[in-house]
Amino acid sequence: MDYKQELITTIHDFGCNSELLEEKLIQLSEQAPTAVVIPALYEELERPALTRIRNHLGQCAFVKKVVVSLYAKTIAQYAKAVEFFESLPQPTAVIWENGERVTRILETLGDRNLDLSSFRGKGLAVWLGLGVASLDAEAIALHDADIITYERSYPLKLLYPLLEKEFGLAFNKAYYARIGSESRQLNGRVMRLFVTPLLTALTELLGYQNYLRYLNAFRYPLSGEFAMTSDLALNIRIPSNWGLEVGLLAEVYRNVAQKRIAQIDLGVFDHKHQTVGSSTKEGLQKMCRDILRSILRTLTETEQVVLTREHLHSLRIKFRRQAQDYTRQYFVDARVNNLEFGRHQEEVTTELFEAVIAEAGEDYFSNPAGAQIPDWTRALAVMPDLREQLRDAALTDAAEAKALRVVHNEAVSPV
Ligand SMILES: O=C(O)[C@H](O)COP(=O)(O)O
Repeated sequence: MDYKQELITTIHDFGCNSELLEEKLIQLSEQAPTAVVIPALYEELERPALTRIRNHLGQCAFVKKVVVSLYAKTIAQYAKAVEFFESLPQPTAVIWENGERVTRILETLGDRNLDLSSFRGKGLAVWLGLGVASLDAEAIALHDADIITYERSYPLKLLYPLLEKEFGLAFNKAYYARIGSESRQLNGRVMRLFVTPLLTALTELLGYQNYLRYLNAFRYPLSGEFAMTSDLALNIRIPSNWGLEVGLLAEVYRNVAQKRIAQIDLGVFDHKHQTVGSSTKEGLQKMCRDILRSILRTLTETEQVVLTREHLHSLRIKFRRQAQDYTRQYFVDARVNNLEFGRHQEEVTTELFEAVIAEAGEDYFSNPAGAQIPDWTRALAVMPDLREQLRDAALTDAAEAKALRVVHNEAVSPV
């Protein structure tokens, strides 16, 4: 625990009184409504994490609306999701992001020359969710559906600083230590073994760059839990690849004064873990590749840094040395805290991540533009009632799903 502040505002947890904050936020949210957006795959409904999230969210009187952007293969899956979230006391919209109605609406947008058909995955889910949530909410928190340690203090801590007007904040991001809840293992592999040494190596290589200093100020730039004002949500472009979190920080960097950006301590955190992957096309290796590509692109866009192949070569060498140093430090930290730590496995992962640098560099040279979904204000210029159309599609889809359920229940249990 420390008091460190750097560039953006860090909100530490010095034993903050959640009950008091909750009372305040309940009051504030009467005037300035809040929403929580959760991008989710149908499969996540079958894991305990989402049940825990739903149960805690149900107790959050300060959350006025819940928006779930769901990827479901069939209407039956979608119907199960609607039923799953029915117990929430808040008005809840379950957007079937790949369902027929939403697809048709997005096609109409395409007919008007705003083609979103190449975007899918979490990026599109986040974009849809933010749009629909911004209809009712002034502040929106977003988080993944796989958080094992979820508490109602998460949305509370993310949203409260945005609603306290005298703070003047527009964006608030979570930070934490990722530690295995069962295995007591030091997690956050991409954060610790890729992003941290990478940022140090890039700073050594390129000298002072404000964007690197900004990224370094975040204690967990990869966290998928953050909150922003609706105004900001409508004005940023959402990245559509696995570099979403870092790409979003780049958008915040471009759009928001640093004094309006904060991060908040959520303590110890655990989520579902992905594999490292067998190539740079999958798993954590793919994540690293998209992250580096996003960072390189932003350095060129905002700091006018022109990168060459020689830079990438030196970056790899510097990265290796930094990663070795950090691994040794993590080992000591883990040992003293009695955490599991596979030193050899860490070195192997670091080597795989290092090899990603060359490929991400080639991605950057061949296509420096990257893939970002146009911001909402642009979409609204093309179709002013797009958000209402999407909300209505979610309502109609949900009503249809419920009707199906009734028919199905009557068929299996005739009176
Ligand atoms: O934040 C990270 O580093 C990646 O999401 C991987 O996390 P994990 O090692 O906790 O699975």
